[in-house]
Amino acid sequence: MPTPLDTLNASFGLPGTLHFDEAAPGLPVAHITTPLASASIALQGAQVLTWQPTGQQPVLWVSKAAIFEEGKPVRGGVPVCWPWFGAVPGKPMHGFVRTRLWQLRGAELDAPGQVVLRLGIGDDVATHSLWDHAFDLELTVTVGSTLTLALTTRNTGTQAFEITQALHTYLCTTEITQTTVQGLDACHYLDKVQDFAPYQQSGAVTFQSETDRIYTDTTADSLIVDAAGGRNLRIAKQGSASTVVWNPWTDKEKTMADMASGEFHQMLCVETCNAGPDAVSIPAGGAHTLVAIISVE
Ligand SMILES: O=P(O)(O)OC[C@H]1O[C@@H](O)[C@H](O)[C@@H](O)[C@@H]1O
Repeated sequence: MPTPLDTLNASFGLPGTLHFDEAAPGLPVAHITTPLASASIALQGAQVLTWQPTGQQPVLWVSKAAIFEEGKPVRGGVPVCWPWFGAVPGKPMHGFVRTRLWQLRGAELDAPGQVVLRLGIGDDVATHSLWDHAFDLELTVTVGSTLTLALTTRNTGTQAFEITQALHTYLCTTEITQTTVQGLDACHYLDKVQDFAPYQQSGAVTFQSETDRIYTDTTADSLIVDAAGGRNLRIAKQGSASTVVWNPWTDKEKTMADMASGEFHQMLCVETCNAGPDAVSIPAGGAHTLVAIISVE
């Protein structure tokens, strides 16, 4: 009797390039190795966990204390927050798809040598109890010398619905106090550390304390300048009107069981979003695609 893992390997494995194992029982992970890059992607949450272009240090950050358990969010990589971003009273933080098992719909090696995975999830009784809409959600992950995530929301119901969402990207940095984010100068933001007070950015974003901001009405690339590491990361985006920048700093880090002490120094999140006032309305039968393209410069 083949296990679900045997079936994944038999149906989608690409010898020498793509195989599946489990991070914990019931948590399958796709492992990709090509001449261009290596990566791993958990089927729970369709969560890209790691991506490392050949010749580079890892780009995505995962906590040493991350918890790999069915139904629990994983602290790192790129969680998909959907159909809401942030807190909704009485409902799971950041929506419900990051803790559910997605289906692998396709895996192929394209002409330039990138691996393209398609993962999907649809509505069922459990999702209707949290959010009463019919939908199909598909994430296409293209792993090469750049990493591209494209999240397509299809409204398969008969009435329009509204979503907020994020490709909640955790990035490695060498030292947060020497890291800046360019591309958000003059943008308006809501400061979650100050109860969503509105501000306007002046110059690059710098980090000296807990930082949790929703930059609204911005389609610009973000350039993460890791001065201590001597490299820049670029996140370009499409279908996204907001960018969230987050670092928990000392006190908040202490409240999180799945972050090890002092790890906030080596990470930050720059999230490709439609959040806060940038909610997206999708008519019955309509679709919307949110894209993040991550590269090292
Ligand atoms: O701990 P979670 O649910 O993964 O959320 C992490 C952070 O995610 C960020 O996107 C939010 O802006 C923060 O407020 C939040 O703390």
